Amino acid sequence: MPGGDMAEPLLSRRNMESNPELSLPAGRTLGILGSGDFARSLATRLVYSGFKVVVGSRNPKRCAGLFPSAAEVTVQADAVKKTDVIFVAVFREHYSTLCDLSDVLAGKILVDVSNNTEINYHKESNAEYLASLFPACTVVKGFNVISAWTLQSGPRDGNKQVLICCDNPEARRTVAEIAQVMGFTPVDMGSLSSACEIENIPLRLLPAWKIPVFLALGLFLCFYTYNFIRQVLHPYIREQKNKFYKIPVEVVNSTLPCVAYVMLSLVYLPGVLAVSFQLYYGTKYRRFPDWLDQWLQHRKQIGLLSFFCAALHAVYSLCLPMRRSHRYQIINTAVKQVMEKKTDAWIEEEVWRMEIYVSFGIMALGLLSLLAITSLPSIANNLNWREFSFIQAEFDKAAEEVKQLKSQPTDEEMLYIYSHFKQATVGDINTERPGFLDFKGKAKWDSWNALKGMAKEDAMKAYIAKVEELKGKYGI
Ligand SMILES: NC(=O)C1=CN([C@@H]2O[C@H](COP(=O)(O)OP(=O)(O)OC[C@H]3O[C@@H](n4cnc5c(N)ncnc54)[C@H](OP(=O)(O)O)[C@@H]3O)[C@@H](O)[C@H]2O)C=CC1
Ligand SMILES: [Fe+3]
Repeated sequence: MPGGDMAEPLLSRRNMESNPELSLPAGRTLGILGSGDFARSLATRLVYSGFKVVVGSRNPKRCAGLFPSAAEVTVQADAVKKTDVIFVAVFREHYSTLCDLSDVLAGKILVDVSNNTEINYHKESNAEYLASLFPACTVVKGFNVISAWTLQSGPRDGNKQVLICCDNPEARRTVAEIAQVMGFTPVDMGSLSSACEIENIPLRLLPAWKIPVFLALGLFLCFYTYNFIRQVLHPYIREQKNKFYKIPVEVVNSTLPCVAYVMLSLVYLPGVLAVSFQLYYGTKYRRFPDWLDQWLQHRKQIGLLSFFCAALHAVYSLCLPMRRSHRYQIINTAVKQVMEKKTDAWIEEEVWRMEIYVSFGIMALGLLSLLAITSLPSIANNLNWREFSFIQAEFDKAAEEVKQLKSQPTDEEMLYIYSHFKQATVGDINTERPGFLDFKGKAKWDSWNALKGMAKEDAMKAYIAKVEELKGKYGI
């Protein structure tokens, strides 16, 4: 079939020309060991991305029906023979059962996708353990931060970053390319010694909420105790009045806004402290104290919890008139009024006070929901990555502007670009001042380096050179 034969190379040549980096893995055969949830989702995604997939199972007959028909399901040894890159979708505890395959695995790339159940549970990372079991293989850590669910539904709906590390740069690049073809964003994390850090990431996702939740609970407890003493205990001791019915609703309802207000102020306070800190030391290249750093990092969660408390307060307030106690109180007041022969209980001042109070309450909740909603996508995505891509976007803009620079820029143009440059903090990266490292942390530094290395290095160099030249020229 000459036509068919012609089509193949033409297609791949076109691929090569448009993006030489990506052409390599497409159509390549990849292996998966294991037939569990992760293996199935991975196989599906790989098939969709144009790879040939061969799955190695201890019992291929039993599980063949669970994989997409395009994937070949066979015994482990047979699968391993057919490919050079093998995903090990097996738990760490079962790695040793793969040792029989050592000979066939020799010289191949093993991708360790495993996670642990506890932070630093084992002395060495799973990937390093796998590498020690198979010294003749190249072990790459990756894909563990992606859940089987994300793999199945595609990178659209979830976290797009795939953190990759390996001692062999060539193997690291191969796996990064595979991730890229699958639609993920590979992040180069350097040597295999970073595997431990990568394996801890999925376990650390929730703890970002730990401090804010404890803070909210602590505040709630304090304010609840105060309100309980004020609204229940005090009237009981002083006037023998039984107000214990207030415990489940009213005391909670007056506690919630207190927590919400304090939490909201805690969102904005660290920003002010950070600025004061920078002003005091006269530089932004100084590390914030740990407590302030932690506080700054938890602002989003604190803000969302503040919104949660405010929303609960709104619901509680709406339900106040539904209660029997409220009905009895109204009836009692009416009866008292009748006894006193009063026909009109309308107090203009009270009416206005309540109208304004409710109106402000609604507006405050509206504003708070706006803040909460605008921060929502960063919960689904990875916050750090968003921060990073913000810098990235700023840099792209700046680089674009450099391209458009005329040979003789006006003072205004030059100053505008320079200020833009400063905002994007790209300068910190170039000059290797400690500020960027301290402020953004090691992981982000690494991912920045990786991306910079991949695509932007030349553009960045050109940009920095240009700005340096302009700064010299205009004496800034
Ligand atoms: N599920 C998820 O969302 C994620 C999982 N991971 C990681 O992927 C790996 C696999 O997870 P998952 O697919 O959920 O787990 P499963 O329990 O669903 O699958 C594990 C598979 O391991 C294979 N296996 C090979 N040798 C053994 C053995 N000696 N004893 C038992 N099973 C063996 C089995 O396949 P067979 O019987 O065909 O040989 C089994 O299907 C784990 O390391 C996990 O940490 C990482 C990120 C997310
Ligand atoms: Fe209120």
